[in-house]
Amino acid sequence: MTLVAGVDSSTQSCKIVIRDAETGALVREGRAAHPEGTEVHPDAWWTALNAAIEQAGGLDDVAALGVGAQQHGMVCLDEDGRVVRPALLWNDTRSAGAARDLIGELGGPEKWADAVGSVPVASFTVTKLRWLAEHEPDNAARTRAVCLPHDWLTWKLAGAPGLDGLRTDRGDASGTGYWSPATGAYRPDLLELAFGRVPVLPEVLEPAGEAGRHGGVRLAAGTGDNMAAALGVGAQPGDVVVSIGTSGTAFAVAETPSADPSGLVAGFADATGRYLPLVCTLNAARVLDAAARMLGVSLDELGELALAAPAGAGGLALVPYLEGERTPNLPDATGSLHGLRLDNATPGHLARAAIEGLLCHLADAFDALGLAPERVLLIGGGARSEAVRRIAPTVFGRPVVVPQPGEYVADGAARQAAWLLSGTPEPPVWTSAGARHYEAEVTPGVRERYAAARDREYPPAS
Ligand SMILES: Nc1ncnc2c1ncn2[C@@H]1O[C@H](COP(=O)(O)OP(=O)(O)O)[C@@H](O)[C@H]1O
Ligand SMILES: O=C(CO)[C@@H](O)[C@H](O)COP(=O)(O)O
Repeated sequence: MTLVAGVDSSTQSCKIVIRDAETGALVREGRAAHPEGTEVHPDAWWTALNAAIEQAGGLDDVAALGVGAQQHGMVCLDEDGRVVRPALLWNDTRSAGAARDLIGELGGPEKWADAVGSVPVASFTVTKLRWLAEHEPDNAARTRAVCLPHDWLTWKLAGAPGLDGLRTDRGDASGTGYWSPATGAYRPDLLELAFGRVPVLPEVLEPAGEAGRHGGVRLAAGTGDNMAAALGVGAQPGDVVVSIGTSGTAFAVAETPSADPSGLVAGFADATGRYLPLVCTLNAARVLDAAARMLGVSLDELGELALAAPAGAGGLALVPYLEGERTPNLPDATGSLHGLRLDNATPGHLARAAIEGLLCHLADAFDALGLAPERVLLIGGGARSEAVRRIAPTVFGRPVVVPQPGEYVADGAARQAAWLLSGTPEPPVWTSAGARHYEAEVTPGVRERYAAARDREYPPAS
């Protein structure tokens, strides 16, 4: 049996799966936690990756490995390949002002959408580089190369072979704000604009390209976590995927590049040579963590409380902007609870309002894609909750399919590794079993009450 490994180095943890390259059958797995915070030293990811690999029984019998990781994080390296400062992650909002400045300096959001398929917000690497140049000029001056979390981990696995050994892929490159999915090329002019000069950048590999070797293990190109998830669930044009991880994302595989000047939809590339229009929220699964903490219950108990409460939470509406928000672009926003009365002031109503509020927020993201699929594929840590799965169709207004529970990002990275081995034009097909289907009537008034609460706090820009 030939084995492949897939890594998901996401915001909260590192997971690895080891699978049969031919059938996709799971053989072993491991995981380790990442530190809290929106600024993390990449060494912590390396430590977690090695712990996860050890827990999964090592890589001695593995033929190829792919790394999927959180998108956008800014990893700066000096001329000797040392990390200059802790990485600023996708959910660090300190570069929101830099994003506004850069949009103005290029001549408006349309110019950015035309140039790179996306209008930058604080998440995008290009805005973090501007922040670094302005606020930490010494660190900026020491920076010789800039790469992303998956690029850096792949490079470390390859033995850190010098700055010109850095590799990335189309998917992750498309989240930098200085690589164009439409042309497949870097935009050095945008780096000049943001950073004042062009540092060394990773070479962008083809989807089934090889990034190097880790001993006898061939290293796949790797990709961003959302692109890996799309590959992991086998998303095809026509499918819409909603992921409830630390971030909330709604995305679809597309045959042509997109460019949304409103900035709601990021026009990313995917991991198969296609495109991945995507809407991303800062707030998702951690809304469940926060609600459980407020109620002093476990995540399972939160779900039980919510399912026992009336649909619509007796008019209670929670707007879940707990970490600020990215879509809509409100980096300084806070969350809020509306419609509180004596009769709905119960743990069950609050649990239900938290789940419905989170799902209404994701439904807004989903709507922004402008697609009308027959069903939604629901994935990510939050989709492990039976309550989330059962309430989702009552908010989304369409059936929800939860693929066989698994580590979809790591699975996609493993499938990419199998693709590297097969050398076929398309990734190998792995049959997955056991998807669960959820259907339910829409709960009247939930989205309307949520929208009223949301707009009362943060009126939409006219
Ligand atoms: N059984 C569960 N019920 C509800 N939420 C869960 C459950 N298991 C995990 N989660 C949620 O999953 C989140 C982590 O999701 P994950 O997709 O692994 O995040 P990331 O990939 O961003 O690190 C946690 O914040 C937690 O709230
Ligand atoms: O910024 C984005 C997408 O643009 C996020 O989706 C990150 O890629 C982090 O993902 P998770 O850790 O939440 O999976």
